[in-house]
Amino acid sequence: MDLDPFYPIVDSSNWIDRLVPLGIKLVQLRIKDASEETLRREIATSQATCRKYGCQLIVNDHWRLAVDLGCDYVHLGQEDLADADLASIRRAGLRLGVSTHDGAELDAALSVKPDYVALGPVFPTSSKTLSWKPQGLEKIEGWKRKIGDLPLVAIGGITLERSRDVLQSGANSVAIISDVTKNSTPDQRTLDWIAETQDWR
Ligand SMILES: Cc1ncc(COP(=O)(O)OP(=O)(O)O)c(N)n1
Ligand SMILES: Cc1ncsc1CCOP(=O)(O)O
Ligand SMILES: [Mg+2]
Repeated sequence: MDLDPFYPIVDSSNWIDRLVPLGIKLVQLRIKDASEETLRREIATSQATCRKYGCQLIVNDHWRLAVDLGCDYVHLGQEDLADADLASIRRAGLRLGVSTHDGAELDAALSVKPDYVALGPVFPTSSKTLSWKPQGLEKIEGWKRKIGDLPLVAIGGITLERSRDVLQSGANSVAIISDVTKNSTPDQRTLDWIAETQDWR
């Protein structure tokens, strides 16, 4: 299944309830530092909303809960991958997206047969502290040449105004946090993103 070209990442089911009805078809729930009880409730609520609106939900990090709650997609970074039980993830029928930053990480990601590979940060970002320098648009082109038909997600510092360049460089989907959630009008910004990425849908 193809990934939608617009891939917003949010940190609560409240955001999902607010933005998904606007027409988002792919969203990541990325919650850090919450109790298991809260996580369980947040994932289940997000799942219900996404099902209702035909939106693909991807759960960041919390693969055990994703398995338990019958989710169908998780995103794992390289450290998450090292701790994860891939056999149980696959047994549960979960699809898997994996973060990459350099060639060694890309090899590690490809070895687990992911459903997409993410590359970042494309541009400077203030949403996550990273030791990696911005990768630039050329790296997207190179990654796409290496992975062929496997979907490529670009992330990090991407704005609506930069989205066309990112997609034209070979990304299949653009993952963003702050360009929507820190915008003064997140709902309108979401609608603008959906319109701007229409040619890639
Ligand atoms: C689409 C996408 N790409 C990269 C990440 C980052 O994952 P990770 O490196 O595990 O860092 P955290 O997001 O868990 O802090 C992502 N979440 N989504
Ligand atoms: C989670 C993550 N992983 C790499 S960059 C990033 C943050 C992206 O956020 P923003 O779109 O605000 O730069
Ligand atoms: Mg992670």
